[in-house]
Amino acid sequence: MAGWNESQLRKYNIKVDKIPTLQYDDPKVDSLLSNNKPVLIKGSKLVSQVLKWDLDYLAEHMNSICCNVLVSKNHKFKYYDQKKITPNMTFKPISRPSPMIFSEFAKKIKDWKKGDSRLYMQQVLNNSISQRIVSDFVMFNWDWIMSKQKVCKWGSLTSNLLLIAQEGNVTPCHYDEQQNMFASIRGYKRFILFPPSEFECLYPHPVHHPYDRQSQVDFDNPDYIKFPKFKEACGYEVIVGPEDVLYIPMYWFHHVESLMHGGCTVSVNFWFKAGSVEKIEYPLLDHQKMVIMRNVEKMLAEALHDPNEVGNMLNTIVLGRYT
Ligand SMILES: CC1(C)c2ccccc2-c2ccc(C[C@@H](CC(=O)O)C(=O)C(=O)O)cc21
Ligand SMILES: [Zn+2]
Repeated sequence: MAGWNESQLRKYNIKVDKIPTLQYDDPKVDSLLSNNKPVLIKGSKLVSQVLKWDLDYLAEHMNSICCNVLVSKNHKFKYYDQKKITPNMTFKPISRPSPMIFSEFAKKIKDWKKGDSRLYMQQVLNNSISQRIVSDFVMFNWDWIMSKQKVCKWGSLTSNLLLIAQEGNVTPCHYDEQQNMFASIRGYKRFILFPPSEFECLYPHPVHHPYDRQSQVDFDNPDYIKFPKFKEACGYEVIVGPEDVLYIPMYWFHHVESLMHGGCTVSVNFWFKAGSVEKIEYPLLDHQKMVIMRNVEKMLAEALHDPNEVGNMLNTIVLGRYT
């Protein structure tokens, strides 16, 4: 009894494989985590003390807290870095931040009708939230998650984001530079993950673009002329349900959607810094090559004193010489 069905998934033309699903005490979990391989972990009880975190409960205890809410004209919430928007740039994001107090957010969700802008709350969980939420938060299974952090030699926990999405919301394909243990509290989310080796098929924006780390490909309407290799992209798909924990390795691309007609989803992610010392061995790992490419783009922008010059110089170096 899955609690969801295929009709709730958006239709994409992407080849996908499965992600292993293991019990939290299966020794294979630690070897997958330590090898930066995604795995869906069952039975960890990481967030089992907060399954009561539904919209009403959270509204009752977060009522007048001002929260980070994103508003989008369509179902996609493409993250962008404000700091990378330069004055002479015409950048028109589809989703934009619209801070509001929790009770307003909850009301807008309840009164939402087709055609209205969609909302997505992502709020850093810290002790500034209400006492009750903090007392719930401390009841996460911290022993377990910290034991994973240790066995994988991850860096420090940087943040927990509380995520409340409307049914059907999509976070388009992107990668993050941190290790991520993603816990679902309510509802079902579909993840399509791509390893760093699929970089050439996903065409991430330039590092200096506000959409840095996000794929340029619109999964709803891929431009196969501009992005021909997207046809060859091979992903991994998994549905994350209540109490499941999905490990998203750093630098792995992921597309995330809250299932349609499934009601709101409530999730919490645990972002950890990468391990401090990463011993360099050859051949290099694919995510290490992504770090090198990022550094080349950054160094060229620095040397040229203009990020818009980076593409021209890279073409000058490569066209007719390396291609
Ligand atoms: C799109 C959104 C709301 C956003 C807008 C502006 C700034 C940041 C973010 C941000 C960060 C994380 C997520 C959670 C998750 C995707 C998902 O669950 O939807 C994910 O990608 C991850 O856990 O790594 C979602 C968002
Ligand atoms: Zn992410």
